Amino acid sequence: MSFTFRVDLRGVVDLLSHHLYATPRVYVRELLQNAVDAITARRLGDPAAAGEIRFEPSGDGVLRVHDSGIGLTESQVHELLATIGRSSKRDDLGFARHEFLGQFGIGLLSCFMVADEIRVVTRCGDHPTVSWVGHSDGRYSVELPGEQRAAPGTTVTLVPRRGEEHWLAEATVRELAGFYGSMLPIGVRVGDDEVTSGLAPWETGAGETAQQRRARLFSYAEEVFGFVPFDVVDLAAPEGGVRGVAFVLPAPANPAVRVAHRVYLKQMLLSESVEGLLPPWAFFVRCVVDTTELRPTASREALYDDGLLAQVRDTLGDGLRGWLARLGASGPERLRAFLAIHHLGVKALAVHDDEMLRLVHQWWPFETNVGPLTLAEFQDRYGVVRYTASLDEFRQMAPVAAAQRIPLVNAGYVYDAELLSRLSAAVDTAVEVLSPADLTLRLDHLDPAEAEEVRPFTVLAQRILDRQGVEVTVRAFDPASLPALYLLDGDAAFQGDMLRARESADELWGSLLDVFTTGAESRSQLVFNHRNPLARQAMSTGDEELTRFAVEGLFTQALLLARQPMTPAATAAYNQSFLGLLSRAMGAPR
Ligand SMILES: Nc1ncnc2c1ncn2[C@@H]1O[C@H](COP(=O)(O)OP(=O)(O)OP(=O)(O)O)[C@@H](O)[C@H]1O
Repeated sequence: MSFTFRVDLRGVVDLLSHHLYATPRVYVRELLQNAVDAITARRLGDPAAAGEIRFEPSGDGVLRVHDSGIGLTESQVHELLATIGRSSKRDDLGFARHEFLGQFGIGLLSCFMVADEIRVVTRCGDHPTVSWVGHSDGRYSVELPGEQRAAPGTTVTLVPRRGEEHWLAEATVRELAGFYGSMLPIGVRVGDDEVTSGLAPWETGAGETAQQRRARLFSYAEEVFGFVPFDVVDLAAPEGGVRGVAFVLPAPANPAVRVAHRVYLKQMLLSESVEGLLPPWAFFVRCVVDTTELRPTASREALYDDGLLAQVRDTLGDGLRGWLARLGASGPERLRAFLAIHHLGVKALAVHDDEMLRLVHQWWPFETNVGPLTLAEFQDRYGVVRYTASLDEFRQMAPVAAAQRIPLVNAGYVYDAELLSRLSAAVDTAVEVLSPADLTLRLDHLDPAEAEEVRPFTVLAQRILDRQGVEVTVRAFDPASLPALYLLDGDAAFQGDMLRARESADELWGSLLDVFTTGAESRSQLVFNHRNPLARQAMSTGDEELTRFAVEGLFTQALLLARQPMTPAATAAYNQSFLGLLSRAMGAPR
């Protein structure tokens, strides 16, 4: 046995009218859309038919909307107005018909956000005029009034809901009709005033020069989005019937915040906050576009995320990429200014895109230990692009590497290491990572006699620092003013974090962490500098206690210079060393 769902109309009307839409403002959009569709339908049979839409607010708070559209017959009124979800704008197979804005058969219900009662008086051709009255509780009535409408078309009358009268007031209706309908190809009036302005922002007015158009678009961005753009980019994606412009933001945008765009559907404003129109990396622009092919969701706050939208996204992304490439070709100053604002977006793009990577290579100044340089400049001067993959490593190694005449790029900022690691795929260049271990290899070894001489010190220092998890070595390197160098490589840092977390974890969590800890094979290093007089003195005190204080003191100082956190063990070593040295310096109490 099969049954059909039973529906409580009050619930459905309430759901569709109040909960689907973000704001009551959209009732004007839905009325406009129905009027436009009705005129479009009429013109399908009579291309010369006049197209007029007029909002008529009245003193008693009631709003009337007249259109010269196709109207409805009595049976259509029963079928379409009185059936939720039934629309004349779908074909026999249920597909949205291309020429219409509507498709779901629910838009009129949005009027119940502001009205208790909706009246429709309509005439289709020479059929008798029909009157339909619908209430928000789901009741409706249909009559054939004696009085005929003077011409085919429809008048929708909204009787305000208590407390919502302001939505139907003349000033509000004028603002909303202009907001949603100013670009419609059909004249819209509120009272006697025309609210359609005709020219879409991306179009070119008759006799308008490129410069005038640019100035007009700049004013548009300022008025609509509240900023003077860095530049304007024309956009087109024919597969989605998309035309429009992108305004490049004049200030950095947060890449984590999804950018919302102003989207028109067949020249009627759908929403100001449509997301997903552009690829996520394009967070440096805001767009205003019109589409004839993309489909809106029922609430019309978003575009239906289907294959076509994905294709459009790619095409629009290509357009922006092309603009960036042209910017580089036309003038380095402009591109530098753009990168100074939006380098994060461009770098995000360059992670997957060789052309953008070449742009970064050519124009973006990286921090290096020989001053700020673009990768292209760095490559010209030093051949190999040698870099550190983390900020910490750069800070630790930059001065020492500079003293060894090893120019070094800091690739520790967001995306940089990824970009450097695939740089040679896009540009003909040699690229190398410089790890702390590599750097130690480049520091001079002591000659055999010196090495023999410092061996007792190395053994003692290693014993003292074992509990700190560091490996002790002695090398001779510049700058000679640096007594000891603390080098932490990425894996050692990770293992260190794991061990610290393991110490404070409970049984279960601790055993999970054990999976990641690999034991002590990867340790950080403390390299004593044989060229530094103080370090050399520490190596030959002949006083075990004093050596201990010196080793612990130099270790903690190197740790701080490398901007590493002080562990409890390091803090204890620091205290011991400082207090011990103080007490030695002041002599035994008398
Ligand atoms: N002004 C009008 N003139 C002629 N027919 C109309 C008018 N307004 C509504 N209709 C008819 O009523 C039907 C339902 O309208 P409604 O606005 O609820 O949905 P829709 O426009 O079909 O789709 P959507 O929910 O996407 O807006 C329409 O399909 C149309 O046939």
